[in-house]
Amino acid sequence: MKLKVCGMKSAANILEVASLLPDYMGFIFWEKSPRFFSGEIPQLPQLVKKVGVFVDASEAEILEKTRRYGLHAVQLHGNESPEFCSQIKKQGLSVIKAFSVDETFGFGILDSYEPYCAFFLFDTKGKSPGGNGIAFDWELLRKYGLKTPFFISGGIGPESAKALSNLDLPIYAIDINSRFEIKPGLKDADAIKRFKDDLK
Ligand SMILES: O=C(O)c1ccccc1N[C@@H]1O[C@H](COP(=O)(O)O)[C@@H](O)[C@H]1O
Repeated sequence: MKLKVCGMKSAANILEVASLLPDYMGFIFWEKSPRFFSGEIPQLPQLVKKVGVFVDASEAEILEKTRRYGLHAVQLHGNESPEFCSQIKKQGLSVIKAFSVDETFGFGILDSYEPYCAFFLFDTKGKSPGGNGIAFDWELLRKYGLKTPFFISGGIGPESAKALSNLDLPIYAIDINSRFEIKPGLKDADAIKRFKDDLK
């Protein structure tokens, strides 16, 4: 399973976490987040892909941030439509479309997104569009029947590695964020290292 560490902020912490070689590192470009990123991203190891996280941002903003930061993929974490995802894909970008899941989530909505998304990401439905720190019932993902690979996120913590490894679901990647923080945006590299080792 691949690993994404999201919500990075300071250069020193970015480099510390990048040295663990997560597959993806996420930078949040939503101003209301305590993890809002506005600095410079230091040079990362080539194996670590940079993901920009956006919430109902304009196409122009997504393109500007993609070019400025050399993003490898964009995670659309708001109410972006399939048409919007299509526009972003046409610009040559890899789209990770996030969906907020609870027991009422209708997986049928994904059909219209599938042609335009490289990945889906399933997060917990909560007060904020993301970063709520609460897990959803992963058993709900048994209703997922499409081919697009997916990330699982939402309240994944240090204790979740064993359960996720034993889950008989085709998870492409695990996305960790607020449950691995010393304070918003500052990640606990030791806890991430232990989690990464436990996932194997
Ligand atoms: O972390 C945030 O502040 C955030 C804000 C707006 C959109 C997405 C955000 N983070 C993403 O939320 C999920 C779940 O995070 P958590 O583990 O529950 O803290 C994760 O994919 C982050 O990329």
